[in-house]
Amino acid sequence: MLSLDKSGISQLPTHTQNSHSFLLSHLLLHSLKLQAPEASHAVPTASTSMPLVSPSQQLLLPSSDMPSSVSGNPSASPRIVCCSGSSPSTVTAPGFNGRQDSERREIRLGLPSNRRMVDQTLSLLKDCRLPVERDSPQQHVATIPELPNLQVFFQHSEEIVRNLSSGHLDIGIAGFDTVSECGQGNEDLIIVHDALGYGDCRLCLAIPKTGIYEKINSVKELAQMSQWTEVQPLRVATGFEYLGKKFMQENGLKHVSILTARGPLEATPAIGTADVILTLVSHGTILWDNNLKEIEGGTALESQAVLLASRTSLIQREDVRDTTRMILDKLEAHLKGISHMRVIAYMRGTTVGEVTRRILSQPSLSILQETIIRSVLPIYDGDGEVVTECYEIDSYFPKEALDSTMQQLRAIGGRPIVTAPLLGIFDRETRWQQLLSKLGPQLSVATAQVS
Ligand SMILES: Nc1ncnc2c1ncn2[C@@H]1O[C@H](COP(=O)(O)OP(=O)(O)OP(=O)(O)O)[C@@H](O)[C@H]1O
Ligand SMILES: O=P(O)(O)OC[C@H]1O[C@H](OP(=O)(O)OP(=O)(O)O)[C@H](O)[C@@H]1O
Repeated sequence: MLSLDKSGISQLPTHTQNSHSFLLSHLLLHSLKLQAPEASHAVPTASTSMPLVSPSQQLLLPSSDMPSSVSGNPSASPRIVCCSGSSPSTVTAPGFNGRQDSERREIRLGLPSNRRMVDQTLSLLKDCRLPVERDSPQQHVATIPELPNLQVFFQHSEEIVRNLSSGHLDIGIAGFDTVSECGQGNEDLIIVHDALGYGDCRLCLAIPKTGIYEKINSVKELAQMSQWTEVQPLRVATGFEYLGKKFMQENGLKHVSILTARGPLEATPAIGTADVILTLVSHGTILWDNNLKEIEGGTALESQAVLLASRTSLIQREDVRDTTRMILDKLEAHLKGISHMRVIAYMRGTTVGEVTRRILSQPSLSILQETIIRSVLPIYDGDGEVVTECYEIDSYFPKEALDSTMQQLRAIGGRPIVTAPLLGIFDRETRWQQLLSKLGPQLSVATAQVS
């Protein structure tokens, strides 16, 4: 935000201040900080607040926001459908009162061992200065030296969701797809960060390209086909029984038989064991190569890796709260850092207000965040009189806006313009605050009992 008070540069993040003053110490004659939210001078910034669960992920909102089960009858005790094996087994999670290891002292973090997730999970934590240490990739128990009281367990995503629900893990990472499928109905599972930036895929319905499906291009058209009857339902092969049923129901597909299956499903229509499949896709090439196509309205869920925690652990254990907060803070700082770029632009001007107005005149520059404008160098005429000043604009912006930002800074006289990558942006702890307010009443009761 921008304003015209002269209170120094204390609001810049520390690391930014240090590198900045080092870089420009020989130029700094006087500086003006622009930060108070004075409406007429404020450069609008992109919102930094994110919902705890993104709109596309409303499905999994914990507690009272939880949707009813497919049958429309949420059971009193949380139930988790475990989607392993050809027919899913159903277990009842112990839930809030059924924890089996309440005497445990260490904090447990579950990391996905899935082939597609493990490497990116480890690199993300390393980039956040939370490297996982283990003697070999085969070791399933590890540590993070920065978090001394924490034990890491490598497990399959489904196990992580299940163990968080039962209290055997406190914190975890898993794909949102697995959380939605295996954690449905469990109020003890909380999504702490809903977009860790990897493991992107979508759960989508794919149908054969040819035969009776040749002219079918949408779920609506599929639902209207006369072939599907009570006696001969549409057979859907999927590893996602709960989400599959829910999706079919929501899309008016009445005569459906969900066939739970594991592994590559693409061959099932060709073999004849299923008519269509509901599967995870990222590129779509495997579908295409197997004579299958996606159809309009066929995406049941968008997914990526998410950070999870056990509600019970967060409520009952201060050390779990502290560690979750630290992990969340580092993740948010890193993810925001890598998606933004720092910019320092220099331009001539007469006053901070005049430079501010020039910036405000450019619509694309509204994405500049936490902007500071200061005079760094007076420019003299031949008589030694100050005729104008050089101003420095120090800010950051989303990387994808690089071209428009450079164009518009140039258009208002910015030169040179220096850009630099950011390792982290430690901003307001919005997600943490949202999490605390979700835990709110239960947390107050628990902390009051302890004291
Ligand atoms: N194209 C994709 N297909 C399947 N899963 C994907 C895809 N892209 C990302 N993912 C994420 O990866 C997770 C599955 O990973 P992976 O396929 O390695 O598991 P797996 O086959 O069950 O395990 P493994 O192969 O290690 O036994 C999914 O739950 C999802 O969150
Ligand atoms: O979008 P694409 O890149 O084309 O990939 C999609 C395929 O990837 C997954 O299988 P995977 O290769 O992980 O094997 P698996 O099902 O045995 O885990 C998924 O089940 C699809 O078959």
